[in-house]
Amino acid sequence: MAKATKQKDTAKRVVTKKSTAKTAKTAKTAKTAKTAVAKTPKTPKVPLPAAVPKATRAAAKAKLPKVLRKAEKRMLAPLAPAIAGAEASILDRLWQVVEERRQSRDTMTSHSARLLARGTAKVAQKLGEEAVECVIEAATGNRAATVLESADLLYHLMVVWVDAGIQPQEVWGELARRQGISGIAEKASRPRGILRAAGTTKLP
Ligand SMILES: N=c1c2ncn([C@@H]3O[C@H](COP(=O)(O)OP(=O)(O)OP(=O)(O)O)[C@@H](O)[C@H]3O)c2ncn1[C@@H]1O[C@H](COP(=O)(O)O)[C@@H](O)[C@H]1O
Repeated sequence: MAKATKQKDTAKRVVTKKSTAKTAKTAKTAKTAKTAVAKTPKTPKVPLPAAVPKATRAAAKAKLPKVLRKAEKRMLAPLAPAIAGAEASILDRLWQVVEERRQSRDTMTSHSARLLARGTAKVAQKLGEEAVECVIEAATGNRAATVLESADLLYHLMVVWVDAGIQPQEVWGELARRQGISGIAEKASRPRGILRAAGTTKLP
């Protein structure tokens, strides 16, 4: 009987020792994870222009109240980054769908077909409207609404391309051609009058 109690006692001690080791391991892992989070490089701070008044500088440096920091974190969080198929090639697929809607001419069920049926001027006007809405949200710092308006803008850009018979590959090709060329150097190298020759009304 005494032997059994001793055995039970030893087993209990082994379990306690094991669980202590486990707890220590967990604590160590948590500590390592905490260190890893702490080691994540911070976003470099952009210096404020010299013209910014003293009071504004102080306000920028001051620590925000917790409730505001929480709200800011929520605003800065990506809207829905983890949706399957949410990558740049979605534009190719969207263009394809809009092109199919153009061919179907089904104005009863398709918004794209309906918009395309209203003609080039309306299609272009809608792109302009969506661009302005996106600009307003971006300028007022409304991050979530800027994401939504950006999606509207890209959709209406696809409708413009379909209406104009432009394949996404043509635009991707132009972007690829520009890669590595500084915008400032490119503008400086433009021959005078090229905009007029290209038939654009955009001011140089
Ligand atoms: N991404 C979009 C998308 N974004 C916005 N919209 C529509 O665009 C319209 C914009 O509304 P507005 O009030 O600004 O414009 P409007 O109704 O034309 O009004 P007016 O300017 O004429 O007054 C809304 O009806 C939105 O639903 C879109 N419609 C379609 N798509 C995509 O296109 C695919 C094909 O859609 P359908 O052509 O409708 O089958 C869909 O599966 C989506 O993937």
